Amino acid sequence: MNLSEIIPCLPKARITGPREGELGTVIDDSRFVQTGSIFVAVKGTVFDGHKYIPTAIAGGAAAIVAEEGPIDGFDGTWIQVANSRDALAILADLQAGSPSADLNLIGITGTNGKTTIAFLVHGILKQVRQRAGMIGTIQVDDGVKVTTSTHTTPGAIELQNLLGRMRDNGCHGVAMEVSSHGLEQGRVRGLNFQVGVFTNLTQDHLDYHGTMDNYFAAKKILFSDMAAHSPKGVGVINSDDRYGEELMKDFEGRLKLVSYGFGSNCDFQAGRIKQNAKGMEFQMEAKGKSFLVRLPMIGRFNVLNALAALAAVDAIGVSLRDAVAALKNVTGVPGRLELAGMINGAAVFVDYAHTPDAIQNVCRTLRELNPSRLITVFGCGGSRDRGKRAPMARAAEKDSDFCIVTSDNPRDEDPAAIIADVEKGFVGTAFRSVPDRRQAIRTAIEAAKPTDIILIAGKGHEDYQIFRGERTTFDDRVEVRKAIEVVERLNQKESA
Ligand SMILES: CC(=O)N[C@H]1[C@@H](OP(=O)(O)OP(=O)(O)OC[C@H]2O[C@@H](n3ccc(=O)[nH]c3=O)[C@H](O)[C@@H]2O)O[C@H](CO)[C@@H](O)[C@@H]1O[C@H](C)C(=O)N[C@@H](C)C(=O)N[C@H](CCC(=O)O)C(=O)O
Ligand SMILES: Nc1ncnc2c1ncn2[C@@H]1O[C@H](COP(=O)(O)OP(=O)(O)OP(=O)(O)O)[C@@H](O)[C@H]1O
Ligand SMILES: N[C@H](CCC[C@H](N)C(=O)O)C(=O)O
Ligand SMILES: [Mg+2]
Repeated sequence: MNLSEIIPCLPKARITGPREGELGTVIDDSRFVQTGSIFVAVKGTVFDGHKYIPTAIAGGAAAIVAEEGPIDGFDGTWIQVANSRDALAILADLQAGSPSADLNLIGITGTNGKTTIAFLVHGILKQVRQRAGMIGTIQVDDGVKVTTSTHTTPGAIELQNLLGRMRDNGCHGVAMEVSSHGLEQGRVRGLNFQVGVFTNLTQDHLDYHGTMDNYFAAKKILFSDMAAHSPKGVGVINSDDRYGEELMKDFEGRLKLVSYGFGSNCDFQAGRIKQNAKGMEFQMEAKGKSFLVRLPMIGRFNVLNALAALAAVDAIGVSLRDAVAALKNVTGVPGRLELAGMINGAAVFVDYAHTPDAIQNVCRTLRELNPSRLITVFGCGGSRDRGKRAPMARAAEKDSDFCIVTSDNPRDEDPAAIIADVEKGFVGTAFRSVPDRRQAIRTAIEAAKPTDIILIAGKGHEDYQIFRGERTTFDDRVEVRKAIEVVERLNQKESA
């Protein structure tokens, strides 16, 4: 990029030094600076990038973008801005050639359901329009290659580069999860979203946002940015959710809005749900027509996720008939109500529920399958929202016959202290704590009797456990299969 292209994009910046000249790539991490780089100093949650400016200069940075004034002795270009995160987003977009302008970008936000909706949208688009991109918690698909994600919403540079690859690979649409951290930190600033989906808002991430009001304010950024920059954008909103209802009121007249839910006045409305262990069907009323929707997933909340996906693809011009036809062929989402195995005639499900609302929904869904008993194994993440621990216990015990509390990424906390926080939430006594997750899974599987259901909640697709900054390999689905093998062998020995 040339400085003469960059400078007009930051009209309020104070420039010192050369205003012309070819530069290298934009980077916000001093550890990756190369000769000619444009280093953007960002004040983060852990570090202040401004402290690393000397390292960036020593590494060869030719331009510095910072919220502070120039440091002595630097002969490159100093670009002083009011907000470095905004500048980073603008420069990342410029560097990638504004790819979001050429893509049908569908952003999905809310506490729960983002990954599921992203998979549904992506699954529909791939069938109807061949090439589609996806960005989210589990994986990134650039239209050609699928890779494992590190974040739900990547940082601005990685994100723009990814969108650039999607555009070059001929993706017709992109399903993208937009986290509240991503919105708050400006990772998606300046993107041209055609559609913004809002799923719901319930307690999570209060360690970061502090209050539900701040958390909601972060989610709203997706829609206020759309109202300001994407005049043709459509907000697809779950109006059964009280925060969704508030969003509808807030953005009426500022954004085209489409509501979805079970409520009778929703634009995309679902009813008459029939469910068995393999999937469900329901009747959807939308655009003056009635559709029979079949979905190879279970749970009332997945009806909402399907409605959101259908409303989102409709908003980018996909025929609803084609989308409904495609939906019945989508594959399940890894680690979301995934049937991990059977033991003694009992089904063992792995799910990613890690909030009070999610765990309540999943337990209720499994209870609707009429098991003799529902045994729920779960834990709570360490160094994250502590306030959700006791409510998760309360939510889990409502529809479970027995709960086993265990560890789920204790991070920098003492696993016993996390478990003690969880235990405070139980009203009854039908629980026990087994801190070692492998042992907890084994305990549940040993207890299984025919027609019981066992739920292992919280880690879903994750293939690791984080203890004190160290990641060790751990996958609930693998552990379930191993425990089943051991228990079956023991059963065979006993019966021999
Ligand atoms: C709390 C948080 O969200 N942190 C994220 C954030 O970091 P940050 O901006 O606060 O940066 P920082 O680490 O304080 O550093 C500040 C600046 O100094 C720079 N630096 C730092 C060190 C150095 O030697 N040199 C240097 O230049 C850094 O590159 C950065 O630009 O931005 C970084 C880049 O985008 C992220 O990698 C980082 O994710 C951390 C690792 C993380 O765990 N984030 C989680 C909580 C998260 O973002 N989760 C959401 C999903 C939540 C959900 O499920 O809904 C997600 O979108 O993934
Ligand atoms: N629409 C929904 N409403 C409430 N709970 C849901 C909904 N969809 C999924 N869930 C529950 O929440 C869990 C997480 O779902 P999903 O991964 O789709 O959400 P997410 O928003 O991407 O979460 P994260 O922010 O952690 O990535 C699921 O395993 C399920 O238990
Ligand atoms: N995206 C969620 C993941 C939580 C998953 C759970 N396994 C945990 O580690 O708490 C978060 O960052 O809070
Ligand atoms: Mg997700």
